[in-house]
Amino acid sequence: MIETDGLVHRYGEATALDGVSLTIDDGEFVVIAGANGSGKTTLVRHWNGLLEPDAGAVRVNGTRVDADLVAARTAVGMVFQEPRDGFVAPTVGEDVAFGPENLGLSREEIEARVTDALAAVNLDGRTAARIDALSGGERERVAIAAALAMRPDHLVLDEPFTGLDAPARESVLDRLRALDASGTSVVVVTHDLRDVLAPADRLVVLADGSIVVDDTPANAIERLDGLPVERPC
Ligand SMILES: Nc1ncnc2c1ncn2[C@@H]1O[C@H](COP(=O)(O)OP(=O)(O)OP(=O)(O)O)[C@@H](O)[C@H]1O
Repeated sequence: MIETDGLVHRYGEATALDGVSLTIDDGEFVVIAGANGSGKTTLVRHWNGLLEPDAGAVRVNGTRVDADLVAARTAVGMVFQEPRDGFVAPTVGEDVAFGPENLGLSREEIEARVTDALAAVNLDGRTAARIDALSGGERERVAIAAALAMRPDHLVLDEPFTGLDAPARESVLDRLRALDASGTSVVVVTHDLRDVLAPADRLVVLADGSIVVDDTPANAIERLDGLPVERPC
């Protein structure tokens, strides 16, 4: 479970999150939407301790993030918006293997996870490819595979569909649905609500650092008029 309680975040004088309370239950699929600058990325960056609250608290699986950063980062897998420059190795296979290697898993288990994660993003057999030779969309898929290979309790993806073509998008969505069905919580931050609402349990909309809608997709859709969120077509 990810619990966000009265979270305030300021950048200098500007308030990016103004007392946000939101709980993501185990196994939930939650979509977070909102206009540019509404605070979506700031919110999710708190979930694995990349930012410190000015007020309020964040707990992951019952433990405050600031009390155990390693536990939070193991439990919450994050995939950030393109461009991603956080690749840790020159090739696809090495990059995706890096996280599982740090968990001290057996070579067999690491290879199985890398193979499985790359298949999930339609990059089967590309382990030897150099990351600096990939397209933006392929890099995004490597980033998603690296997060999948960690098998986190909660997977958070910030604008994961940017740069993905239709087959890659469909493949990633299929995988997210399967993960969710297997008990992993999935949180997708996106401007693009196409397809992603079907598997979602909830749609949360942020505006100016506050939650303005938090409801089932069917109910939330009725309340999007006048909000800076595009309706799915
Ligand atoms: N590092 C920073 N320094 C100063 N202000 C920042 C910083 N990061 C974000 N902000 C500001 O905080 C507010 C919230 O930004 P945030 O990136 O969380 O919004 P967002 O909803 O994710 O936007 P987008 O959809 O454009 O990614 C915005 O006004 C933004 O300009």
